[in-house]
Amino acid sequence: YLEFRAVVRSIHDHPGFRTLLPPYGIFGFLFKRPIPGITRGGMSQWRGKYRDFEAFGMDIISATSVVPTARNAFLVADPAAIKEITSSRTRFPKPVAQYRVLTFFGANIVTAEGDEWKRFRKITAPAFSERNNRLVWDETVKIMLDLFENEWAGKDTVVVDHAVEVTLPIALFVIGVAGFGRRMTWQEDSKLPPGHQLSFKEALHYVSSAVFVKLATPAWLLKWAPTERMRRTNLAFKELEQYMLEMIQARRSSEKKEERYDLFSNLLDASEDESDGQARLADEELLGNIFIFLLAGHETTAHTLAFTFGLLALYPEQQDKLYKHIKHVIPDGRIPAYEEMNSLHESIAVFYETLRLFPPVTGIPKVAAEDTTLVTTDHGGNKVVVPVTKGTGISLHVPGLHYNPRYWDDPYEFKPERFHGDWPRDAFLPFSSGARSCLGRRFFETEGIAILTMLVSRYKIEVKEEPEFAGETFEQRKERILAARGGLTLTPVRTPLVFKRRQ
Ligand code: HEM
Repeated sequence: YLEFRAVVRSIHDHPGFRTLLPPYGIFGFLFKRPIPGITRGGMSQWRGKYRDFEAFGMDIISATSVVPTARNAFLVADPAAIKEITSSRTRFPKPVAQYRVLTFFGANIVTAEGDEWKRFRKITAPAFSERNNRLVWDETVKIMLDLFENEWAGKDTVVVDHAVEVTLPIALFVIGVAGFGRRMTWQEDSKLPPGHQLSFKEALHYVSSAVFVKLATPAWLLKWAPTERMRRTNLAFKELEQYMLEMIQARRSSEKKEERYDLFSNLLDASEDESDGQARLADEELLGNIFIFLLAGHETTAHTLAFTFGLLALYPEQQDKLYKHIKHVIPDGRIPAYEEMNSLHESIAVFYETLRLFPPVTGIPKVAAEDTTLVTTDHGGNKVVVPVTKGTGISLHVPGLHYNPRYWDDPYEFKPERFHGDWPRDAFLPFSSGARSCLGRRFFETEGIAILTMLVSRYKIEVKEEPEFAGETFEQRKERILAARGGLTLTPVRTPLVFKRRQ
């Protein structure tokens, strides 16, 4: 108790939560709902959105917990403070220990800090080039045509129980080919390559949904695998590693050394560049970075697309507006060209509004590397200086920022038009910002616009009607279709949709 009082005093009793348990790790898993004084509950940032800041009267609040040791953290939804934090990487680095869950295959750009991160960023950033964007566009168009002409051939109506059934393979095929030169098609992917028990798609998907099982289970227990879940987890990790090693092997032994613009080529070149007697990327780092590109490159994208389709189905007038705009830019129904991407600004507005409402990464962690202060104003307009001691955790509270009514009118409403003209850029953080911001932002925007343009110009998206939900109100329907849960990134629970071919 004395320790707890001391840490609260060290932040001058800054307004905020005081709980026995922190809301993350095993505690977030065990306690999903808040219990006053005990826990804020798992996914608290997503559930609370801006409401917690409203309740405590300012946009930086504290969260002090007692177990396992008394410690403070700050939740930040103030754009100016966020800008200060994200632009001072040495003062507010990443707390790397929290990223252990992503290091199974080796250190990588997302989990590293300091000089190691600089080296990874220097090697990987040039891969996200204009040439790579063009490749992303062209390959995405091909994947969508393959979907329409083969998988959905002859069907005027396609019904899916969950939008992710469609968006996950699309996102995976795009990262497969534009990231790793590995072309997959809807048909081929159902055949297993020799020596494998899972398809590449299954292995990657299963690994991304089971990283927490892997983290929480000792290696010997996973190997022994007394439950089906453990058996599959163990198998998926082994299979994915085998797939990645095969990809490296195939590219290294390939006779044809052609000029390639996929992300993998850069990583591979870096692992082979021994001009100074030392490879810039060690083999384990190569695997670690391949894994993180595969993961970062498909999960966020697949989930964002699913929420986008759900929103467009719920708001047919917005879908109509988007359709008309696409038809205006590409009137003759031909395949859109990469050069036209910037004219498709209605599509980007739809994505940004989806990302504002459903940010895949709801909390971006940082840590104070020194004793310092942050400044905010309370809701009465008074300046508040927040003392931040060395080692204090900081969470950039993305839903708090995205639903902050000071910057967004009607924050709960789906209004893509708010992204036309001037909009509050500092109050929009789905890709983080500063030196550690998302390297794949343009990659995502390119594939996303190509997918949305191709799909909406040919199909109308509707909510699947199910008899058990016949009497629900619009609000209930919206809550059901857009329900989200935790995971590595914010995950749609079930988005049942119908795609109807336009005449
Ligand atoms: C909707 C799509 C996406 C969203 C919302 C998103 C969001 C983010 C966020 C919030 C971060 C910072 C994470 C942190 O600080 O821990 C990040 C980092 C990163 N993202 Fe993305 N991402 C998306 C798509 C992609 C794609 C498609 C790729 C690759 C093809 C990618 C590659 C990366 C990489 C490599 C980093 C680490 C950058 C660094 O630390 O230097 N992301 N992303």
